[in-house]
Amino acid sequence: MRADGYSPTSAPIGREPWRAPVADGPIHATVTVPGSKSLTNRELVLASLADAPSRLAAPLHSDDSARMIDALRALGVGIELVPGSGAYGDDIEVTPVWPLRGDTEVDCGQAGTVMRFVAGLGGFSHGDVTLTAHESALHRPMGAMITALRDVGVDIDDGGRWALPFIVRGHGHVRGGEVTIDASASSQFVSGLLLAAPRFDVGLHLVHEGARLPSIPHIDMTVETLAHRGVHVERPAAGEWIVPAGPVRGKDVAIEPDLSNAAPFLAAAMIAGGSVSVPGWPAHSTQPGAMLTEILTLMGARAVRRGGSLTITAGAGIQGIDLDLSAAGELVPTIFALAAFADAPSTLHGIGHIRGHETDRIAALVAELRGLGGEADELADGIRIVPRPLHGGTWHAHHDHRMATTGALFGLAVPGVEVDDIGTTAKTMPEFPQMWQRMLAGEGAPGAMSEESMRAS
Ligand SMILES: O=C(O)C1=C[C@@H](OP(=O)(O)O)[C@@H](O)[C@H](O)C1
Ligand SMILES: C=C(OP(=O)(O)O)C(=O)O
Repeated sequence: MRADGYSPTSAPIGREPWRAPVADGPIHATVTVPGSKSLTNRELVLASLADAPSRLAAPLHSDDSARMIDALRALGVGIELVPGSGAYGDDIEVTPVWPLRGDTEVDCGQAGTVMRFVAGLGGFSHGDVTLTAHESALHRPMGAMITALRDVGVDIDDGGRWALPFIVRGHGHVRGGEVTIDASASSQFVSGLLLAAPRFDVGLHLVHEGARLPSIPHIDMTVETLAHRGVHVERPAAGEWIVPAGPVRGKDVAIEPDLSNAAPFLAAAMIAGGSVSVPGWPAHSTQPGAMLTEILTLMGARAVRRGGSLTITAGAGIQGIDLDLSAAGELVPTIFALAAFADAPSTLHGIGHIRGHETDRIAALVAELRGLGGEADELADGIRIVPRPLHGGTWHAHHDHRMATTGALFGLAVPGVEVDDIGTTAKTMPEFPQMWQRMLAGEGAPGAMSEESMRAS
């Protein structure tokens, strides 16, 4: 452990250079995407706080979900992988425990959901819970979350840093009550508090006061997953939530495919031509990726949902767009790539908070596009993109899975693009390089491939 308390227990993210394949013609493929990161990690947390065991069907298996599973196991929760029918590996059975175990260390890796959702749970344990993260994630905002957790009675020793790593000194319960938070930096502060709130002694009355509230669909997702387990969150006004203390029900749940991870595949059809279908596209979803049908249509594609699949078909060209993406910051890297191939300049705004994601995504996207000869400018809360002819070069992933998949999109139409580290996609989609190759080969869904054959391919 270093003098500041940081112990780098996460495996270093290795450099895995990858020559992005060029599309040699229109794509026609069906791509089955793995389970939603956001739903998997919420359901893991809620199942751990529940009054009975739960089973998660078709969950995500990636670095972010592995970090969550490890964190909850470290707190004493029983988590087993059991054979399931999902295309991407086992189901998960969760057996809750109460009180949670302390005197342990949790490595959040790069996962925002782990650092923001698990910090409060440490308060339910008897003993110290040390939260660390991968070196590349120590910059991620935690200050307002630490303040709010202290306000509801969680004892945190952060050495005055207002950031990871820190120690939660668990006393077996958390008081709860009224608290105001500025969640401008991340909606996950709100979600983390709401998820833990039913187990607070007196529940929670949370008010957001700040310049903006990003990623509102993700907060709606939190409220919906709580409701499904019998916890009804009142919303008296925008930016205000009341959670009663009470039981969280054990439930079997099916995890939706990750619609944000579907984004680069759907966008590929618009850049290379042709059409890409994603099966299992929900009719209703709180995932921000649900906005893709509208956004991609605005940019010139045809979107059809039939038989549970969404099909995106390229139009005559890609249209430039002026878009507020505050609700769907996760989609920015993909929409940025589309905008670079559009027929007119685009502006993406309302996204200042994505400077605090895996990397400063506004700065990284602008720098990498310029590296390929393109034109883009950083705005205070967004990006302006001016389409230009591009040339090959190294696309740096900046430790960021969505930067890596964006490099792959550029490579479809620009020969000689090399992504410096495709391994970063392991954060939410370890199968990405194989899935991309199969899409380009025009293959259908991976169907019932076993986890072993996915890994071997
Ligand atoms: O709650 C969640 O599952 C998430 C919320 C969003 O975070 P921010 O509000 O920090 O953007 C999103 O970007 C992240 O990928 C997942
Ligand atoms: C911002 C993201 O991740 P996290 O859940 O770590 O915040 C993301 O996946 O785009």
